[in-house]
Amino acid sequence: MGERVTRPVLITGGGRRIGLALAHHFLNLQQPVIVSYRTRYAAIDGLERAGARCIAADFSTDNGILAFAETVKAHTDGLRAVLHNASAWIPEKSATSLSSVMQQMMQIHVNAPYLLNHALEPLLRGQGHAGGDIIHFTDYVVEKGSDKHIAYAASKAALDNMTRSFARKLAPEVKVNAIAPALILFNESDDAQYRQEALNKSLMKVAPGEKEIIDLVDYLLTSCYVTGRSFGVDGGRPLR
Ligand SMILES: NC(=O)C1=CN([C@@H]2O[C@H](COP(=O)(O)OP(=O)(O)OC[C@H]3O[C@@H](n4cnc5c(N)ncnc54)[C@H](OP(=O)(O)O)[C@@H]3O)[C@@H](O)[C@H]2O)C=CC1
Ligand SMILES: Nc1nc2c(c(=O)[nH]1)N=C([C@H](O)[C@@H](O)CO)CN2
Repeated sequence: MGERVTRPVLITGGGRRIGLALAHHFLNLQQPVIVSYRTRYAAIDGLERAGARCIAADFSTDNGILAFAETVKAHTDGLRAVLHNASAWIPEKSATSLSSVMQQMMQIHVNAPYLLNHALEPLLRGQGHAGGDIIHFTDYVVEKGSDKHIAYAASKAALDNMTRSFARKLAPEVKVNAIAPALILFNESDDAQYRQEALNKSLMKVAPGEKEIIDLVDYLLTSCYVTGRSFGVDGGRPLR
């Protein structure tokens, strides 16, 4: 009997923070991992030493997205899951051009998942009932909007909607769900005042770190039934 090959988990934006933590989590479980990275941080060297397949990819153009998909197909005949983590959090105030902000936000949060889900669908199928998974990383602001990240919130809302569309298209072989975080990790540039204000916006008043996301990803991948749903990881922020 041929040995059953364990299909890799694909994580976009695996070079830092949540994507990097997810990659190491799966590698530590002896789960094969493919990551996309845009900037080659030293962490990418570490992932390669740990056995990950790391593929340089810039999703700012459709050609970049499609070229990445073709490289993935050249390296594997199947995928256990696709985790759409790659993202940019761009506020309108930083913008020289509002059109550019909206274009960038829709490109990374809508075009990339949309084109990759279609291109990689055949690799996710063929594993039996609920054998494949797609997880979209959205955001709590899908529910409430954002006055400072309008284009970001709109693009994440589109990604949230695509969760239900792809769930309908790919069931029952492939489950498609979304994770909608609020504050998980601060950025290094966040000063003490910002951090305190951000902590006060939730009921739980902590920035929990990557494990909150990892544990939910693990649950979603073990489910044989949950699809088309979004899971808030938000410390009760909607109730404030
Ligand atoms: N951190 C948090 O508190 C929260 C996170 N989230 C969501 O969780 C996910 C992970 O968050 P976090 O780890 O903070 O994300 P980061 O913003 O720290 O990292 C996102 C990754 O996406 C990559 N990326 C951005 N633009 C492109 C592009 N055009 N092409 C290819 N790769 C790109 C980045 O590459 P590079 O390093 O080269 O820029 C980076 O590695 C995101 O989807 C985010 O929106 C939602 C709410 C809260
Ligand atoms: N791609 C990113 N998206 C988001 C980030 C981030 O660092 N990168 N951070 C946040 C904030 O933590 C926000 O949830 C709380 O202020 C949102 N999205």
